[in-house]
Amino acid sequence: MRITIEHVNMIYPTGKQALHDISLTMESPSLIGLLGPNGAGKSTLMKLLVAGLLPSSGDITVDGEPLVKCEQALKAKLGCLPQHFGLYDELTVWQFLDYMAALKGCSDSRAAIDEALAATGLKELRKTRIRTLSGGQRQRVGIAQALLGMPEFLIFDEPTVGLDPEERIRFRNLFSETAQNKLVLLSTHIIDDVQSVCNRLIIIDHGRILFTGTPEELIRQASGHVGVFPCAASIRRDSGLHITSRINTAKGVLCRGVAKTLPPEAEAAEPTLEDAYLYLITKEGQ
Ligand SMILES: Nc1ncnc2c1ncn2[C@@H]1O[C@H](COP(=O)(O)OP(=O)(O)OP(=O)(O)O)[C@@H](O)[C@H]1O
Repeated sequence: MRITIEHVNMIYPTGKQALHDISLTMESPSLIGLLGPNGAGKSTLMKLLVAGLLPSSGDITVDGEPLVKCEQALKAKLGCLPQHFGLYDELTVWQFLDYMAALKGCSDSRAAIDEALAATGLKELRKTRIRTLSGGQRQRVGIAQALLGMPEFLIFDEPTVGLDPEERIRFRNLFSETAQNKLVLLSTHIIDDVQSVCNRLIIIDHGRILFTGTPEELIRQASGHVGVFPCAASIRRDSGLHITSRINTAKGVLCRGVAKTLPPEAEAAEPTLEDAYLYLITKEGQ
């Protein structure tokens, strides 16, 4: 599957321009991390991709065909976990998935539900009413319904919200396995979720693409802009320095920070993906 977005603008009826001239290509198999601060335009972009919104201008094509013409065909191949996902509280997990499988038109709903329950570790909770589930368990049900029928194109908006660290690791592995032969788009604020599993990152801010490439390429861009220095170091006002952590050492408190120009006292440090993301976002914000 290949999705092409060309010069897409999205202006809401309020006049708010949420996306500015976005052009991108996404192709399976891949696991793409979509990152950006609050209000960057991530959900808007995902709504456009599932034809939940129409762009104000620009084109979106799926395997060369305009999305508006193949919307139904795309929906048959799509699994989606939106950010605000409503569950039917009075149904059991199984009943809910059965209902969702019917809406999706799964040909063998029993097998599809069993597979989704197994992938999300929900087998034991299949007879439990949704209203009695914890936040993390509800989120797993949301992920399970997206996986029903193992669609070719999966979109997850903040899928690990409410999951504990162990579950997050489990889902990271699940997304990575799922993406072996599919197109998976994962929107998140949690850098750890994309670290090591996503083969491509798309970073947007204020509705504009700031970066597309591999995590390694992003880290490379921050090389020489991450350092450790005494917290009292002389800091140039125009350096755009952002402190990422403070470390208590025998020599006093040291700061780790990212900046276009590091303080002269700074010792260069190896950037992490989080440093590189922060550097990109803050550099562009200046
Ligand atoms: N229905 C709407 N009408 C008007 N403006 C909207 C609407 N939905 C979103 N916006 C605005 O468009 C911009 C992008 O919003 P969007 O929800 O796409 O961002 P996001 O990156 O998903 O944010 P978050 O990470 O906080 O969910 C924001 O300024 C938001 O206020």
